[in-house]
Amino acid sequence: MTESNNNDHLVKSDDSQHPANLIPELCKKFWTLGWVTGTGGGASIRDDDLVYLAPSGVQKELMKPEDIYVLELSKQLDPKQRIYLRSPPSLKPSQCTPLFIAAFTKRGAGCCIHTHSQWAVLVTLLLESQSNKNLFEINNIEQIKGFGKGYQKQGALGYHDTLRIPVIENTPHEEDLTESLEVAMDKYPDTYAVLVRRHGVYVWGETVHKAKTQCESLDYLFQLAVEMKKLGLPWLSDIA
Ligand SMILES: CSC[C@@H](O)[C@@H](O)C(=O)COP(=O)(O)O
Ligand SMILES: [Zn+2]
Repeated sequence: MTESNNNDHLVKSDDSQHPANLIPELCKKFWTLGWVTGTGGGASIRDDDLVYLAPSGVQKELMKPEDIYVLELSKQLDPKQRIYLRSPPSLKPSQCTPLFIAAFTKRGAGCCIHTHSQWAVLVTLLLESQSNKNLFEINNIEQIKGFGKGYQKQGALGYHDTLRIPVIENTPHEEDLTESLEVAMDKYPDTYAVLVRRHGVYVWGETVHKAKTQCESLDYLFQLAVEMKKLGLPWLSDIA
């Protein structure tokens, strides 16, 4: 494909905040946290109607802006015929694409992050043996204040509020998670994240800043929850 018909200008910018520069930069940081190692996980950014995505199966921490895919959100009505405005040669788009698109279309998110964090996976394993195995709940921890109240709501959760993150079952192919992710979004309209059992977590936010800080807060809470479980401490308490 030539430069003119592949829209390479969409991923070339001197602005460090341009999505094509930010995705590789963020993934480099996420790799150091163990969130996107071994090619798993990733991130996508929406700028108005344009969605920026990573390729599939690449070392996410080594990506360059020229590796980024771009698509127009409003023109992706048939998922089987996804049209990319810009495609890097010899690569395939991330298998997480339909899940990222769900966060953008159903929640108006500006950024969605997918991690394979071991803390997220461990929380889903700990829940597996519990009666309510499809919901992670925690309260009375300061870091809960790092979350917004929910979709189209102003303000943040309070210290005494209960943070609820739904859990969906994993599937052999990433794209087959889309339907259950959308069902979980409908059932928990205010959630900013969905855990995937034995796999990881999808976290979104209105902006890159919010998606990143919510993902960090969540990972902190997942790690804390695992350590609390080891010490026999409950995730929910009735301190008022
Ligand atoms: C270690 S392979 C992981 C993939 O199957 C998938 O779960 C994932 O998160 C990344 O998919 P990708 O298509 O590389 O963006
Ligand atoms: Zn994954």
